[in-house]
Amino acid sequence: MKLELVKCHGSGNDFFIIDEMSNQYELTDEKRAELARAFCDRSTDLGADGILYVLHSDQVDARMRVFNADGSEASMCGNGLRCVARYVCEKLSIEEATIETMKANLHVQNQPDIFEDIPTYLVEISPVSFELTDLPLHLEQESLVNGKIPTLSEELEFTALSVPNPHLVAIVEKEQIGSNLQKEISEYVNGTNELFPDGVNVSFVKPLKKGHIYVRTFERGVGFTNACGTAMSASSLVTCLNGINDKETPIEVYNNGGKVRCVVHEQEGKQSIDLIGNASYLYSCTVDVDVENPHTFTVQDSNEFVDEIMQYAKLQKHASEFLNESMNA
Ligand SMILES: N[C@@H](CCC[C@H](N)C(=O)O)C(=O)O
Repeated sequence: MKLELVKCHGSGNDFFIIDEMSNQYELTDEKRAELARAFCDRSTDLGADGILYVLHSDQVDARMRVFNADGSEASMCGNGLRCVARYVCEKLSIEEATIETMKANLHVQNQPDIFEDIPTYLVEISPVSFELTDLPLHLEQESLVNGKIPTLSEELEFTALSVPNPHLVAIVEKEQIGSNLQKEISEYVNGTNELFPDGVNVSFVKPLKKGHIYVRTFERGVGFTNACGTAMSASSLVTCLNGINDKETPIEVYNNGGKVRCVVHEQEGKQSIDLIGNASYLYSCTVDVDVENPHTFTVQDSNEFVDEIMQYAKLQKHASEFLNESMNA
């Protein structure tokens, strides 16, 4: 069978979009998971952090399903939703839309460019919960805000929250960013363990200056990625809870793939986050794949988005210069 792919990224967190809204591919969930494992494999001609399936929605403009590189399905993906937002808005010639995701219908909107000539979208990150049963995290308490988990670390304080995919966030010093600690903790909580039976996305956050943070994330189902949109949103919220940043005020979030902007909202005790950043295309192609054995495929008619790639490199340079200066200040 032939599948049309668009390779896209949000802050270097890269995905394939497969449009099941306009094409009758008739994929089963088993096939979607197998395609994710096959196409995301970086030792092939493709390679990515996940696949974003765009489907018809009975309720709103479109539906997004996210499959991680290991074939597991995630309830949400912030960087991916920005790419799907662009794809759907351009396809329907609209400026804003509502996208159905596993746990919520979310508002998305085209925005002024975050950096010169960078297609930019705002996506709603919601619902937020601090209840441990929502992650799940098995501890004898209802929530964990700046609390210790001695099995993981004697020193670090963690906050656990779902947005609605599960996140474990620690505010750390510069030395801890570069250490092996995050890898060890992340591999433990994403292996067979009694704390997080479904695994968790693990973020280390380094405040840079007021309104500016750096976030590095080990993603469930993937490993370290350049950036994770839901993690940057969850981390921004955690810095507001700690008085490091302010709600209703933009927070510039630097990552290994660039930067985004987050605005934390709270209304009637309920939090949500606006995640604003690039929705960039890298190339489109056709993949001829044997669906019975998806690891056998050939990539055809590949077309690069050369101007977008060049423009994004400028944003990346700007972000990494700022990050280097701030880390060494
Ligand atoms: N990179 C994504 C999150 C993708 C899902 C995550 N790995 C999970 O399993 O929860 C983002 O930008 O939010």
